Amino acid sequence: MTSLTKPHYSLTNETKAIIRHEKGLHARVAAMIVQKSSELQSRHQVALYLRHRDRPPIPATTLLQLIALAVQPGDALWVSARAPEVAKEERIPPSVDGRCGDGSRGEGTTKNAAVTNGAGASGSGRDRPAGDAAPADLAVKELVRFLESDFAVSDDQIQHQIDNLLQDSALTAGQVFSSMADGLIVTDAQDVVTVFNPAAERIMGLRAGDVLGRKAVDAIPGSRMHIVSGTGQPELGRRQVIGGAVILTNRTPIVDDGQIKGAVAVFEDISALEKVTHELQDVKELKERLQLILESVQDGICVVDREGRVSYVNPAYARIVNGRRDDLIGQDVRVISPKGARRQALDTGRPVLGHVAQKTGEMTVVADAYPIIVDGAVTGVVSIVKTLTDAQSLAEKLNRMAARAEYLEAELRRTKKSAGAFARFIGQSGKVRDALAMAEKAAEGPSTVLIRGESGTGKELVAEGIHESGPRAKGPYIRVNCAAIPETLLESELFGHEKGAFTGAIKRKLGKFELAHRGTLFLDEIGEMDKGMQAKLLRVLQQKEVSRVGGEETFKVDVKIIAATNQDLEKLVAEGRFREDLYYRLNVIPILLPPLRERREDIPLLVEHFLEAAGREQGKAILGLGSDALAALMTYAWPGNVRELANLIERVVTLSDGPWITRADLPTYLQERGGEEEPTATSVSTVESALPLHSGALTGEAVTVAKGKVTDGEAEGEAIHAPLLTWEEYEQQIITLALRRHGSYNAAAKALGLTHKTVAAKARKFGIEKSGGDRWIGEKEEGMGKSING
Ligand SMILES: Nc1ncnc2c1ncn2[C@@H]1O[C@H](COP(=O)(O)OP(=O)(O)OP(=O)(O)O)[C@@H](O)[C@H]1O
Repeated sequence: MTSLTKPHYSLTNETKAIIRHEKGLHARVAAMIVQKSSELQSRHQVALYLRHRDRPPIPATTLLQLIALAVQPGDALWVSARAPEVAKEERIPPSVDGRCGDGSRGEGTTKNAAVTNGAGASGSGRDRPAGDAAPADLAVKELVRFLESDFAVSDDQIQHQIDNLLQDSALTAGQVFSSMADGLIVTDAQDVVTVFNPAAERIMGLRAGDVLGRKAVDAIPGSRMHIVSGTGQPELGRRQVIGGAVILTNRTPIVDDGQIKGAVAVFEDISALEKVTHELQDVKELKERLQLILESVQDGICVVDREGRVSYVNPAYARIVNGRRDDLIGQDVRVISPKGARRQALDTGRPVLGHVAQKTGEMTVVADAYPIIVDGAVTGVVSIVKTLTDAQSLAEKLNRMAARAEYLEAELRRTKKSAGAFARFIGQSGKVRDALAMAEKAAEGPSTVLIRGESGTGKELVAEGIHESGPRAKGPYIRVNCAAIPETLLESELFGHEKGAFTGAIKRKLGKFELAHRGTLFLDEIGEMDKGMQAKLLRVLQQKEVSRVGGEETFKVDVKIIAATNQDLEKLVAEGRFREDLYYRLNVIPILLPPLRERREDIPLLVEHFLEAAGREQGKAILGLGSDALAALMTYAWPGNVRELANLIERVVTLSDGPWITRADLPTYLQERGGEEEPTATSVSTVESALPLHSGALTGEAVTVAKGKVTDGEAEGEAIHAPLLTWEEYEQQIITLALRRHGSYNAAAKALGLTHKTVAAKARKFGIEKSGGDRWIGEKEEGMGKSING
């Protein structure tokens, strides 16, 4: 570098010295130069410098730096000196080993210098007699001469000084190694460890005593010193994991006189750095994510620092207050909004919620301001701002929805009511009639009802009927399945909870009792409730008031309780699994729904009902069920009761291709039961061979027929005991069926073996007429349909 050959600092002209010593500047020679330079500096009151090649000049009294120059025989060293003024101002630089050119180790020569230079010798030449060389030049010249000498030491005293220098230097080096924060390992040409400093011990978890004197490759796990000293190639910035530590190492060969003398490794533990780097990365990602969220939310967000200056606003905030983000940031809320929510939160350290403020352009906003508290001190505020118009439009939307829900609820009640509250419960058997009569009575009063019956017998249907047909029909009907809700949640489900009542209770929740106020609460599967809850329920039933979990307030509730179970409650009471007092409290009006196998006569009605429903739902024109199929259904035990039957019919309708459901359409376990005869088009369509089991057989398109020829004794018995219609009723059904199937008086008459006139006369008599499309309707059909539904 050219700048180095012409240094910018004020030095005397450099003078070249060629090193002739056969070993160049090895340690002893370097020490002699330091000793000589010290003596010259002291004598001439100058600072001496040496430069090797294009490196910067170094003080001539620094032993380690001098050795590090690795000056070879024949190399040039450039010698220069700094003028005394400069030397005075900047002080003569001390040597690395703390030695200054003060002559402390060279009294004789110092004395000599005083004699040579005289008092106050000055490089400026101000007081020097004309013709005298400047002290700096003298010092340079003398040092050049010395550098070009053979460095023979004849003087014992000088030899002694050199030894001291070397000794001091070795001590200094040892001190430096020990106090280094980085690990240091030095090996010789045989890979034997010669230096292993305390930092290396700490980082590697090895003791110097166990490593020094041994081959590095054996003593240090993962050592590569032998490779570096073998190849002579440095390895710089290598990352290595040793034990749990991540280490960054520079390994360099030690080369002297072209020969590799070993290797040196300097390394640092960067585990903490890596950890911090990863954490920083995580924080960066988190920041990005939060930034994205903040930038995309619709609510305005404004952050204020501890001084009350706006430090961040999101785009929504800028939009809401109709300002530019750059203009808003830096504003002082104490000035622009001295009574605002942000200022209040900043001053008081408490959140300010629902603060309404007028912004520019007549915009009204609602703000929530939360103080940011760090270590008990308010360090800023976050405020969340919504326009009132947003809140208003939400409220309006809510009102509209509520009105709509109210309207739909009323409509639903009206439609349900018009069909009769228990109209959806199909069945005419004596047991069903008894149960429904009891249910109708139960609906009138406030008493608790307990509905019993196997699963799928329609308990919920009856509960709905009770609610809908009673005075509470306009109130809410709330169902709770006590078995489906974990015990731990049932209490808060029934009675509600306050915010923070337990972990996860992030907001207040109303309980089902409160929701059912002035209506009905249907507690399904009551037998599954655990005893702790039974006690709490009993208390509510007795006191008619509830309090939310975690709350102190109690509320009066006016709720009609309908409980249901398929369990043997008496047995549970006897076993101590159900509280007797609760049992009596619930069992005020008991209603027992019989299993389907105990009311088989209802099966055809139910089949017709479900066929019709499934056909309608699936858009299939299902005409009916073959007698053999029905026979199979009549003899089956129906462990799942009506639910099982409903599901079966739905499935069969889904899978069947034709308009008639035959035994072949049934699942195998049912095909093997009932009528033996495979149904044919004739067997199901020949009216004379079919025995309608109920008066509604022709009310829909679904015609349920069972052949008299039923092989299963039970089914046959059922068919025989089914209610008979009057002859006229049969006649009406036959004429209707024939007209529906054949479409005209002529064709129907032909099929029935009657005259056109007779069929037309009978149709007139029974009021059977074409109602639209090809459908024939008898005037008594509606009435007959009703009789099915009780
Ligand atoms: N008599 C019936 N008429 C019409 N549908 C019925 C009748 N009985 C039950 N169902 C129907 O059967 C299904 C089961 O009825 P529901 O849920 O009322 O029975 P459940 O006795 O309450 O049963 P679970 O004890 O399993 O809760 C429902 O789809 C219901 O509409």
